Amino acid sequence: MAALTRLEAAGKIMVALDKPDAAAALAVADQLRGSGCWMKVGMELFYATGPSIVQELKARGFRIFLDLKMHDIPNTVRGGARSITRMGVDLFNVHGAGGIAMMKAAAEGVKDAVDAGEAKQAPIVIAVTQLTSTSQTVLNEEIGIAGLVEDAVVRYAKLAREAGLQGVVASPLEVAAIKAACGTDFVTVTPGIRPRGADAGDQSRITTPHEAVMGGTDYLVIGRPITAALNPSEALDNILKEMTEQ
Ligand SMILES: O=c1ccn([C@@H]2O[C@H](COP(=O)(O)O)[C@@H](O)[C@H]2O)c(=O)[nH]1
Repeated sequence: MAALTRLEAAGKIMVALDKPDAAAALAVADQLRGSGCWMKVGMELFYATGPSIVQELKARGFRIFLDLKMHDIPNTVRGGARSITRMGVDLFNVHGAGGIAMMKAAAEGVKDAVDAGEAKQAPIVIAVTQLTSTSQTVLNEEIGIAGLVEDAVVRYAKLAREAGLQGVVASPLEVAAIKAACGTDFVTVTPGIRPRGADAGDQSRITTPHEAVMGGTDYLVIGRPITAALNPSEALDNILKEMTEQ
């Protein structure tokens, strides 16, 4: 595999802005402005600010992954997807555990918004598989799902593809199996990234940025290793170095 350029590597990073309010989030975003990376808005930030944070980040030139992991009956998810599409995000997710009808409803909600002229672009829609904080032991002994984590993840990925979604959230450890089952164009968005020597924290299925790139992931979701660093811009630089080395 040819080495990534710095710009290509930056375009693969989605910075998880898990902050309690807009001021804290924008303080980090402003330090990363112009880098080419995406911003991921999750529950903590979105529930505090509402859609205005999406507009603030878009105005700064970032592409946005809205990570709200919708999981509800199909009719509710369809309406939610339509509202999210109106916000102009680039990518959002639903939970794969909602099944094919729910995931199809998300795709229909996007189409509703685009057909009604409420949005200029159709965002990419992906499904969450098994959270990267879930270990093999927790899956088997606590949640009560038998078999390998990788098999459960691939099963969700196949359901998502059947429902017409464009990809999944999974650990970088499962990317090869997902691509083998669903095709190389099926998008993989992977949290569970820890630079060399960083604390895993509550994540279980992790790799370094270099390993994730070598494993063929499309996007690396990285939060605390950047956002909790004293200098987020320097932390991003170090990660880009890891990603671009052969
Ligand atoms: O399976 C999943 C799905 C989503 N996430 C989210 O990614 C980031 C990871 O942040 P770190 O600080 O790098 O651990 C966070 O926003 C999660 O909500 C995930 O980790 N795993």
